[in-house]
Amino acid sequence: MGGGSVRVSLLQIDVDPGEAVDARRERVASLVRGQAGSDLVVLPELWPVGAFAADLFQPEAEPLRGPTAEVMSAAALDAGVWLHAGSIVERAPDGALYNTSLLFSPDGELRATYRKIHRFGFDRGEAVLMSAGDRIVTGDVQGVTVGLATCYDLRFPEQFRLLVDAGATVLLVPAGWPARRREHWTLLARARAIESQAYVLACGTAGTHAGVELAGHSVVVDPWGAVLAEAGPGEEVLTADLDPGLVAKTRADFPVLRDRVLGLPVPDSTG
Ligand SMILES: NC(=O)CCC(=O)C(=O)O
Repeated sequence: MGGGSVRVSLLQIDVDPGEAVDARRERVASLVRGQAGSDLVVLPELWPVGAFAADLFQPEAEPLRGPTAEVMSAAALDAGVWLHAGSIVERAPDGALYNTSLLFSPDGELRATYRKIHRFGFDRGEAVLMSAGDRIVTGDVQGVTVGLATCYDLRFPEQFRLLVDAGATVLLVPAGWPARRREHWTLLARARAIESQAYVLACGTAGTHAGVELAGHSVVVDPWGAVLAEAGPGEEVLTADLDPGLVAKTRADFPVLRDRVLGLPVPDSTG
């Protein structure tokens, strides 16, 4: 991925509660296999169960190298692509649940895992059923440093600053974002791209599950904040070509990251 243009495919999956989890895994694996020729394929957050299907989190939780990882590893190998397989409900060895995303290389190896740091739901759903990750994670995709974040993380710019500091030039954001906050989704994806001067690949789900209509509208945003490709509301494969040199060029031509002021003192609330 270090040389010429990089073809990315975002698979915006319709999470239909009428489809069994195993059947969806097989269906998504064939979609991934159909992306041979892409360099990097990205799936959404918690597509096996649905990001809002809290009732399924316990029963469908799986170990890191469980059924989803097995099927996705084989699909990445067959297609010969880098695969960000979205996220799964991970059951850790101590029994805790995490919203964990998985990055596979074209030889089917699990190269990076990221446990979602900011859990959504306030006092319900993921926020109470899952544990929080506590590590900033990047991966090396053939010489390109990708930064991993998941859905609600998009609202926390400080996490993206840390990813930029860790060298990320492409930010991968699988999501299950509701239709009623679709404007936030698109705006935040563009904001994170502009402030990070990095590509943002934001891949959401489609359909309705657990009474929540999902936004779809996955987007690929360039380091200037321009939307290169945007999906509609339904299941769709969204493809775009990235220029790996554009991040360095944008940062050199308009060097705002150089002007950051760090370590300012916080005012004393006692006045
Ligand atoms: N799955 C999520 O993290 C949903 C986030 C969301 O709905 C929001 O930030 O708004």
